[in-house]
Amino acid sequence: MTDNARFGSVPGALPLLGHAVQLGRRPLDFLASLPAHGDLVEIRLGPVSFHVLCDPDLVHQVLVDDRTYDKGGAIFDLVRTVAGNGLATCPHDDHRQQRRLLQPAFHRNRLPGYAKVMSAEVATMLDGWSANRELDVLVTVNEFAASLATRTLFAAELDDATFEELRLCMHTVMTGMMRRMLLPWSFLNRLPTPANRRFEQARARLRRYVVQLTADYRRAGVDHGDLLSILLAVRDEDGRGLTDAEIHDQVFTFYLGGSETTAPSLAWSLYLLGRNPAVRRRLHDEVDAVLSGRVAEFHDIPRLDLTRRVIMESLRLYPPGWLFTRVTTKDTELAGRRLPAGSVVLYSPHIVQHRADLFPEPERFDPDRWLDDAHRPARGVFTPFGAGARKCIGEVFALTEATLALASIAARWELDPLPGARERLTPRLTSTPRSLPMSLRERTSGANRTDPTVPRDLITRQRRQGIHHP
Ligand code: HEM
Repeated sequence: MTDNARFGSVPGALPLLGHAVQLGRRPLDFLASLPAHGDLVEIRLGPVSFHVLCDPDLVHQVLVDDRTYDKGGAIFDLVRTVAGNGLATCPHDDHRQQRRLLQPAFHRNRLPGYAKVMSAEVATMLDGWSANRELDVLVTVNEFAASLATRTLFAAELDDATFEELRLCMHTVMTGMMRRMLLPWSFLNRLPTPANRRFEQARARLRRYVVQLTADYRRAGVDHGDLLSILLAVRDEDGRGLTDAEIHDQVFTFYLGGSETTAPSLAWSLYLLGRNPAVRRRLHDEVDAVLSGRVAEFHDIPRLDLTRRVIMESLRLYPPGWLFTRVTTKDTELAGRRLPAGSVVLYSPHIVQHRADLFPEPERFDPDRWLDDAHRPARGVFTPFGAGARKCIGEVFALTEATLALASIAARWELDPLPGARERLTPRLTSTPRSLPMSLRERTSGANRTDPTVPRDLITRQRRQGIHHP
């Protein structure tokens, strides 16, 4: 496909704003419309021009050539204002070394330990649900993911007030970053408006927390078995460890990566199941057979096949990371188009994952698309976790978390979208529904509700003392 790739430009750009209004108002519809104009298309956001990849071969070509197409552009510059030079935002020159140092934190032998924390957090979340009531599911899965990200990063217990403040600061920063992306005139961000002040205060507060926690950990010198302990322990070939500033950047990177992506993927899965009762019934059969009403654990995962496919299909329909940029480090050519050094290339998994020629009836929620491993999508077709050297380091962690949470929820609860409730996407750094009001009904069939696998006393102990991974 790459040899014959077509270049096109997209109609409808407004003076000064370009396509920012279309992208801001109906982001997913706008993106899905782009392949009609070419395999590589040009759009404008404010004064900045972007080349958007609409063809899987071009996506693959760009993602695997991270020397020519390096991290950069408005989105990464914004994330850098919070996550500094962490693994997700650092340039190619720093990346190999950082990835080598951090990979042990995601080694598969650590997963059973993380999964224990996940099951305990799922049990805590479900404890807060009571029968026959309405709930904004988005709020509870956001809290769950933020809580899990915090507890896997810092095993040492944070008090509830600190935890809540941390979460609110993160929310303010994420919302501020999205606004800045859509209005990329930096002088506007320096004006002393209330929104800019809130953003700066939240950013400074988050920095203070992390610096304080790092100092506490260094002083105590104890391995808590969490990510912060790993960051403090890593050494390069010359025996050099990470500085406080480097630790700060990685902590933010993992917090952003860990909480802002898994929550929407779980929320969309629940939304899609609510809209598709036939699939939900099959999922209930699966979890009844495997879990009998208890919270899912790591060893259950191989038997939760439909659960896995529901998550894959929801990542296809609603990939949480919906916009990524790359910047060309030298003059190059793509789809027959000359791109001078410094050109911004944009990819969105949403575009290719909604192409009807690649996924028939692309808007239909059909987990059975993923039944046959032999028909795995070709390169560049399914990229919710990216591809190449910069592929998500937390992919298996995230899939484990989503599988344990979704199966445990389905084992005990049936969730229905409230009549009249419609999915509305909030254009933030990740794609998330604006809210997800659902009614909850406790299930009774085939399940022993009084015997959760993760014992209550264990959960209470873990929350009081901090979680210690094996
Ligand atoms: C459903 C959940 C998740 C999704 C959809 C997701 C998606 C992605 C994507 C698309 C990228 C590549 C970005 C690019 O190409 O520019 C990425 C990178 C990354 N993700 Fe995730 N992610 C998820 C969960 C996580 C979790 C749980 C963590 C950490 C605990 C994490 C940490 C990272 C990091 C550190 C990178 C940068 C990797 C590198 O450049 O070497 N992600 N993620």
